[in-house]
Amino acid sequence: MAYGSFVIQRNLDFRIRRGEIFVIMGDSGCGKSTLLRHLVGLIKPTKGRILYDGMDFWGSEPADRNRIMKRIGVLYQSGALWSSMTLAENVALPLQEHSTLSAAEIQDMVSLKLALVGLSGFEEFYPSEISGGMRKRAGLARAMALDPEILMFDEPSAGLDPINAYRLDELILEIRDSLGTTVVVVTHELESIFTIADNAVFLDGELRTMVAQGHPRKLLETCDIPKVREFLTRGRADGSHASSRPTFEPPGGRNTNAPSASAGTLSDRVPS
Ligand SMILES: Nc1ncnc2c1ncn2[C@@H]1O[C@H](COP(=O)(O)OP(=O)(O)OP(=O)(O)O)[C@@H](O)[C@H]1O
Repeated sequence: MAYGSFVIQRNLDFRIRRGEIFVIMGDSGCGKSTLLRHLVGLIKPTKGRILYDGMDFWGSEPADRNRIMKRIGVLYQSGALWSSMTLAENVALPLQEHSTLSAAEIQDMVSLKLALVGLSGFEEFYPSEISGGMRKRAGLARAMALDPEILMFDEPSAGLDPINAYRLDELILEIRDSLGTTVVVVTHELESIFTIADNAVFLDGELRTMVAQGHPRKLLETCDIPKVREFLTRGRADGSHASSRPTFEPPGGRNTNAPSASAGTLSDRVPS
């Protein structure tokens, strides 16, 4: 991956499995967001290939590339909602542009997606009238409008307080468990990484390549690369990771790939 002659990362080789939560981690400026932009199909890699279900993205016809891109929903750091539109109008936009649904069907879909993220009743609110955490969830509802098979998040908890960051992580887990969505997350938030990741890669900004891959807890136990250890322990000598999160865990723990038995609807689980 490069911007002109400025190489960001090279020799990246990893696989994201269907239905897993895959985290891209690394030091600041190492190229996490750049990698995400490549995975979304916005930037062409200078070398190598990106395969979706074995299909070479950049080796495909533009129509096939479009089809792949429609399977991907993205939530950017800012939530990127249109401030002049209500939440309902924001969520409706991708449906109006990329689906053949009628106005009534779009309205139903909008209500459904907002309910999924715990925002029923907020359809007519403007982004400026709701909290940062709710804006993130509204952005997520919009990213999910076209029922993506893959959801990508760039620093989802940026700007959120620990409680709202925790709720967003819970929501990401619920979406994966209930809908089977594959999730790719760029984050350097340790709590989030240990809460949601099934698999992760660590990009080194100095070596400009991927230096570790695996479940973060496994990496914590076994990886002896100083930079990765320092990142995962925040430099704590006892090798534990710092915890600033509320410690409540759902019965049975988290991160099973099985659908959550007590799930109900997503909105049941998400405080509004
Ligand atoms: N459009 C661009 N053109 C040129 N260089 C860019 C562009 N976008 C990012 N960069 C540079 O590429 C490098 C990687 O940036 P990127 O945003 O991908 O890193 P990151 O790991 O996501 O950083 P952070 O953790 O700080 O968000 C940085 O040096 C950045 O300045």
